[in-house]
Amino acid sequence: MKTKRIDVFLLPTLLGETDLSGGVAVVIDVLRATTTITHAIAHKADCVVPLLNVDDAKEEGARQPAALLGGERGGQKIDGFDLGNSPAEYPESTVAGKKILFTTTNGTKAMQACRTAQDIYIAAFVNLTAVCNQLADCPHIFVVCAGTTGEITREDVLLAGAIVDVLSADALKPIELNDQAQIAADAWLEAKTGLTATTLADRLKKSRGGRNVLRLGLDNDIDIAAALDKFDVVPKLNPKTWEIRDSRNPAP
Ligand SMILES: O=C(O)[C@H](CS(=O)(=O)O)OP(=O)(O)O
Ligand SMILES: [Mg+2]
Repeated sequence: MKTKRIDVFLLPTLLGETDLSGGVAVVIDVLRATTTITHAIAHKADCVVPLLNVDDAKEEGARQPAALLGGERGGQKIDGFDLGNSPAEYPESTVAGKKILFTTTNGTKAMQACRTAQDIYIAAFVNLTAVCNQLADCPHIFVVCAGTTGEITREDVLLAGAIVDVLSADALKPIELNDQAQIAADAWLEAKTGLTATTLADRLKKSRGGRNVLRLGLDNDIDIAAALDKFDVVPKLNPKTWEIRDSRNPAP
């Protein structure tokens, strides 16, 4: 029987020289980029284009005036942008049918670090089960946490652990984990006891990313991020077109 393998990287920089080519990558930035992207795709945005720099996003926006500009620096909406990085700013009435040019401090860097993978999925607590269903038959999965400004951040570690936990429970094959996957799974197993949306939100509020979001007065964003399985949607980043679309509806 062939083994299933999950390698977690608690920061994009910990990928080092890891070869992702031909593999399946999962990007996690619970607070808030991957939660916000999942809201945008669930609310029928045409696609989200993750960009590293504010200037690149503005230049692209000038070339594509029908697109919306979204994202943050220092957690705040960027001058001249249409939307910030709060999931609540991406309802269907705003984003349906739209292309969104999107740049954030940590999340879009993590996506860039996975660009050599064959498939790149976007994960958040709001689509945990959908992502795990998508990954069920993948023999080797690379889970990459965005972290917060270069440091490991607990909200991302918890989701990485939840993914490992669900996939391990469902796996018919023996499963191999790297140490970072085991560390994440241990953190999640402790958090999982008596879990409710409120206890998860409380844990997210105590994380590094959570403290940053609270400092901005955006407590509601954390409650939104803790709504487990709100959506049955898996955003998928195509490394060739560099567009994130609903995995069920990948091509334009
Ligand atoms: O907007 C966020 O929540 C963070 C910004 S910061 O690192 O807390 O300043 O960006 P993200 O890329 O979503 O982690
Ligand atoms: Mg973050």
